[in-house]
Amino acid sequence: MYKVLVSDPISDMGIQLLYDASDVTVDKKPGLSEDELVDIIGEYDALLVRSQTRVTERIMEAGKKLKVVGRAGVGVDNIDLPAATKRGIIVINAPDGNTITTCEHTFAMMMAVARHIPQAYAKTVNGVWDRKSFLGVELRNKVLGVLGMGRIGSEVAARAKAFGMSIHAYDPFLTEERAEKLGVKLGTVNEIVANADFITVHTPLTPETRHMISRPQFEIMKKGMRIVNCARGGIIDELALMEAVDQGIVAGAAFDVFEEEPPRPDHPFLKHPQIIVTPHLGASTVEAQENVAIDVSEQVLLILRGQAFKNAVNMPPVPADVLNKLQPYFDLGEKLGHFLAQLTIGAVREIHVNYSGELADVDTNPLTRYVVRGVLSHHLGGDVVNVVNSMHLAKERDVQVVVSKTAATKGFTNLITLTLKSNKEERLLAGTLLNGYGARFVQLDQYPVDISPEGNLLIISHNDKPGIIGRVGTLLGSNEVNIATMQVGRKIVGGAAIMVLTVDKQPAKIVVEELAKLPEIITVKEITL
Ligand SMILES: NC(=O)C1=CN([C@@H]2O[C@H](COP(=O)(O)OP(=O)(O)OC[C@H]3O[C@@H](n4cnc5c(N)ncnc54)[C@H](O)[C@@H]3O)[C@@H](O)[C@H]2O)C=CC1
Ligand SMILES: O=C(O)CCC(=O)C(=O)O
Repeated sequence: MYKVLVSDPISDMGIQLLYDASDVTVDKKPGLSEDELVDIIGEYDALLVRSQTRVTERIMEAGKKLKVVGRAGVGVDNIDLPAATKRGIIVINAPDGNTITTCEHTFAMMMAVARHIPQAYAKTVNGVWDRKSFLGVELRNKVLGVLGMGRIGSEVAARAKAFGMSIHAYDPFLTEERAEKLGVKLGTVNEIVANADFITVHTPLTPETRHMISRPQFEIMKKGMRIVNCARGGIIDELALMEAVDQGIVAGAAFDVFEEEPPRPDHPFLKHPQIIVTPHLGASTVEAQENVAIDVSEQVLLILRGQAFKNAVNMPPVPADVLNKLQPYFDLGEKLGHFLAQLTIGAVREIHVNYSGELADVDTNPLTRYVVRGVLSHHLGGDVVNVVNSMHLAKERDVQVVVSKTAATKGFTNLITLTLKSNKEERLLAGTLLNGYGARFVQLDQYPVDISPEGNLLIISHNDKPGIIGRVGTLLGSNEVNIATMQVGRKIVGGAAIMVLTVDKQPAKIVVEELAKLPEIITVKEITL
């Protein structure tokens, strides 16, 4: 039974999927302190948060069973990603579910700041009928500067066009062609801030975007411009903004997010008549909260059940078409690694993976993570190594991972060839997916084989001499070990040979030792997949 802790207010409708799952129990405990979370997190397999819970290294350290942290929303700046990656904890978010909602909030803020709606409301409900103080401006024919043209920025730009605004935009990934398609004018940050009547920011908070709008930018702005931040506190320098408002450069500002949340009661924004604020409400609609909770619950379930998932933040994203092509190979890749690591003597120093046939043209990085996971999990443990941290753990241990691709497939439509180089030896194992038959290992070192990669296997290297098969069969049989399949491979008659047995149960250690003592047998290795 998997245990999921929900530590922020997350839509019940959205996490219904988790309540309904027979292999999951859900505890809702919003508002816990870091210490309280550290005390209880040890019993949970998954943690679901919004933006309030700060998922710190201490919490992850205490979360010995924690496999996944799910963020019901976009920004993961409340989660210590390097700490998660180091521990193999998958961090996922729900990037699509709140896009429209946050875009609409941005628009609401832009219109509210253009027409002084909160200030006018406050006076009116207090009995003051003041029609002089609140002269607004139209959006039509104004220049809107959009910094960050991802999901939300692009939606804001589309709506602003309908309002008759002209959009000037900057995003490091925005090409001339896409800008043209979206009907926006591409510019640098400084060009945009110098020309805009309104500016809205929609980037993540990164070292590069922190204070991307600060004193130098305010100094070149048009007098009387208006500015909106519904992305992350700190993208706009709050102190520099206050100065710009007081100097009359900024006529109005609308902030949903703050450098420190919640802001202190004496934060200057909270009292300023030209600044309107909301308490990080960008994503707060029924629809968005349901969407993100559903998205994140679906992914958490897949991860807990060991199935393929998307939206991992601490792994490179995999496009759906690539994922569809690779997914069938994940198990084969991991088993190749797990098998060969068990067979290889000594400390593995290099992992070489060659992809050929239909795999040669695909981005195989996600698959390599599975192969490396298979190799490392033999020594480090399957619960320690996962596809999030496998490459990180290999690097940390100075294990080199080398990937190559070739067209030649030795007659198979696809082939993964894994070579492990240790300080003692070099071993090779190749596997394929056979249409209709599933995964097969087809080459072990220099020997062609046909091994179904599952169960208990005995790999016996021996000299190709008459009577060996009989002696092995007799010894195993007399010890109640039933042989399910047996294969023998050799390169030349009378030379070195290999025998691969699938047995119904693991033989006792003593039986393996007896096998190794039989004449002409060189080594016996047990492998479990
Ligand atoms: N107020 C709220 O409740 C919410 C806030 N957000 C925040 O809104 C922001 C945008 O979210 P999405 O559009 O979903 O993310 P996104 O990832 O789709 O878009 C972000 C864009 O920013 C661009 N970018 C990165 N560095 C930049 C730079 N130096 N200059 C210009 N552009 C840069 C990226 O290339 C990307 O296209 C995020 O910070 C997110 O956390 C999102 C949802 C709700
Ligand atoms: O969960 C929330 O309400 C905050 C949403 C947010 O800031 C995000 O998704 O990045």
